[in-house]
Amino acid sequence: MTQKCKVAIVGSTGYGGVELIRFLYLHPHVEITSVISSSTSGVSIAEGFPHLTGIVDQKLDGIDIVKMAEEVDLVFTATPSGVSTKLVPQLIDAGLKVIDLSGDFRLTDGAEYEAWYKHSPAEDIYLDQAVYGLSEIYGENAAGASFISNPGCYPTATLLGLIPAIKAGLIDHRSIIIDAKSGVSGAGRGASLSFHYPEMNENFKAYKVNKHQHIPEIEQVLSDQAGEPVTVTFTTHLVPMTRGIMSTMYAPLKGEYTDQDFIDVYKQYYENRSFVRIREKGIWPATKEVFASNYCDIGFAVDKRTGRVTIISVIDNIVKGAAGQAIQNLNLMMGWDEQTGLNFLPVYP
Ligand SMILES: NC(=O)C1=CN([C@@H]2O[C@H](COP(=O)(O)OP(=O)(O)OC[C@H]3O[C@@H](n4cnc5c(N)ncnc54)[C@H](OP(=O)(O)O)[C@@H]3O)[C@@H](O)[C@H]2O)C=CC1
Ligand SMILES: CC(=O)N[C@@H](CCC(=O)OP(=O)(O)O)C(=O)O
Repeated sequence: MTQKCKVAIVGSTGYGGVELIRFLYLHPHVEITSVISSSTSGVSIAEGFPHLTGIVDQKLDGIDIVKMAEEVDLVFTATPSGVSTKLVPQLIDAGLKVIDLSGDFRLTDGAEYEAWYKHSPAEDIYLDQAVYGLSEIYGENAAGASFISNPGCYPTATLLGLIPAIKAGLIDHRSIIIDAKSGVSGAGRGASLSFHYPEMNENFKAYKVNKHQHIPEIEQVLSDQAGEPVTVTFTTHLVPMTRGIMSTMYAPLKGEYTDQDFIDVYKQYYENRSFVRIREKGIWPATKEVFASNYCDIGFAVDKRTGRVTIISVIDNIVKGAAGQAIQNLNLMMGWDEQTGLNFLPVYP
């Protein structure tokens, strides 16, 4: 029998971390060896998360790089941006494989990172080692990699929705507008006034307009795919729901294309990629239809009158936008079927 891959989760008490536990608990090739917290240790993780009672009730460990290097093969870092920049290099230097869920290693240019994230960047030698893990686009790079930088939640929904149309020359990539909305869990578990129930409930608000830290990540990948610099208009909104992202994208058509042309191009592009589902004409995706799953569902509406297409892409921000894609990346890294441990239907209703 082959040995299981032993993993530790740093940031296990956050939304991304606890979602990693939900999936990894059932993963046939993985053993969760250590659940780590920087603020609490020695108590069962189930004390803070009673839904884990009797199933995952390991004691929380502190951060001990030497112990991790002795006991585990790979570390998931589900830590806030600015934390991974310092932690991940220590893990890499200790010989550990790493999958980082934060934004700290997604941008190839440290100066860009500093400008948008307002933290000092990681050193170039570590930025250069990071493999950007947008699985359906760069999955081949993940095979055999030892350090993966997991994409952002908004970029995942947006890029999966735009890239096939750009690659096939269906849309003009020079004036794309992206209108994106997220459930509140996207902001993590930490409390703050903006996410306080009376501020959020029955409210719908735009935030970080033209300043969102995912703008350079989206532009970096679109520029790579288009072969020339691409800029986008990107506006994020907070929706009073727990999970889910909808990214609605508007782009000029480069010819007289129909909904069916988009459907055919996308189905071919994502052939054999089981986590992207293309909707038939007029059936646009909703966040509930991917809830708690690793799917990204995409639908189209060509408008002949304006010469534009509207592309609608939905994901669950904590799954395909974070923990699910991180596990998909683990599967690709290790040469396992990418669906391993992730093959669940969405929770509906
Ligand atoms: N939520 C989402 O939908 C998505 C999140 N992400 C990214 O994933 C990462 C985790 O997000 P999320 O789980 O939502 O965030 P949370 O705020 O819910 O959790 C982050 C966890 O990090 C731990 N932490 C805080 N400071 C430190 C530190 N100095 N050293 C080690 N651990 C620390 C905390 O746990 P403790 O105090 O126990 O150590 C905390 O529970 C973030 O970078 C986020 O931007 C990416 C895509 C989507
Ligand atoms: C709803 C909400 O607040 N979402 C967060 C997503 C943050 C995130 O995932 O940050 P990194 O991927 O850059 O680390 C935001 O918009 O900032």
